[in-house]
Amino acid sequence: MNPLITGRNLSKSYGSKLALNNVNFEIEQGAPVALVGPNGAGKTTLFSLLCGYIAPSNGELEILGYKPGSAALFNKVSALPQDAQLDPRFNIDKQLAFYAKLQGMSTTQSQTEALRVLDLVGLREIAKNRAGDLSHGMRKRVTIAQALIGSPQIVMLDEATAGLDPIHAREVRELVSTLSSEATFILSSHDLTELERLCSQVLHLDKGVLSEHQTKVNQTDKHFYTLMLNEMYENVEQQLQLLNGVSSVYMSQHKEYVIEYTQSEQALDIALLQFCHQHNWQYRQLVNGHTLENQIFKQEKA
Ligand SMILES: Nc1ncnc2c1ncn2[C@@H]1O[C@H](COP(=O)(O)OP(=O)(O)OP(=O)(O)O)[C@@H](O)[C@H]1O
Repeated sequence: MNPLITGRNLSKSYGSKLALNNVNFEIEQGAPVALVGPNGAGKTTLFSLLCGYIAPSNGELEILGYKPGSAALFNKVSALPQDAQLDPRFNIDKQLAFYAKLQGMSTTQSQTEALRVLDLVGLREIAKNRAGDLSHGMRKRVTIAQALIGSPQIVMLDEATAGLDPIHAREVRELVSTLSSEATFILSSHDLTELERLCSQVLHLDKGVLSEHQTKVNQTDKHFYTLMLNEMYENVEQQLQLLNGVSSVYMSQHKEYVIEYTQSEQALDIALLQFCHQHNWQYRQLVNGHTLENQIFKQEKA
């Protein structure tokens, strides 16, 4: 299958500032894709290039075989900027129908479309509410509904959970996961751990340089566990080394240990949890494989 999006030797400079440096990537149709990186990494620049708002200084970018911004992509790609706002004075269904009309739908089609996308985000019952009367989380879901008008193949959400409390942020992530059969989502975020479970492909930008990671590969990496403890305990590394099948242990960050083991050891996860229990270690999480954060960190240090 052809990739949905291809970037080849893509660079973008603003004057003497190189914001994207020879970036190469492919995005396939399917599970959501994460675009992550610290402040100033180049996420907005890549996002803006994908939307066709700005042109690359060098290299090529193709979406469904076309240049971003091409008329052929109209209704196929949608983007939700981080600061997308609804007009607080108007009913939700009217606003969504208005955007559907802008996409060329008739009055009747646009009204039906407004209700369809509200259904998708589980908010049909608030169709007649004014945006100003909704919670922040609900407004975010309505803006995601807006991005789904016209059934685009690709939906780009910039910092979709920024400013939301953890419960609403989780609701948005679950929503994106549920809607993954409708469109391929590209989500940008500062927070790697937030998108790690949701996305199978992670594009990690730092200082304009891209590294790509497949989280599915990470999940099937059977040679490592990452154990996150609630507190610092004494001699954790030395003690974990004593377990059958463990070949090495290192502390990847504060209270977090990466445990390498021989593949023949089948039930090490159970043994690890029993070991924590016996030693009275409170654990927060046991991850099968390296966390993505550790993968990226290790690669950057290498
Ligand atoms: N219009 C511009 N003119 C000059 N420099 C710019 C412009 N836009 C971005 N930059 C610079 O390019 C680099 C990448 O910026 P960009 O906004 O793409 O990063 P980002 O990852 O989106 O950051 P943030 O998470 O803070 O939004 C930064 O060093 C930024 O200062």
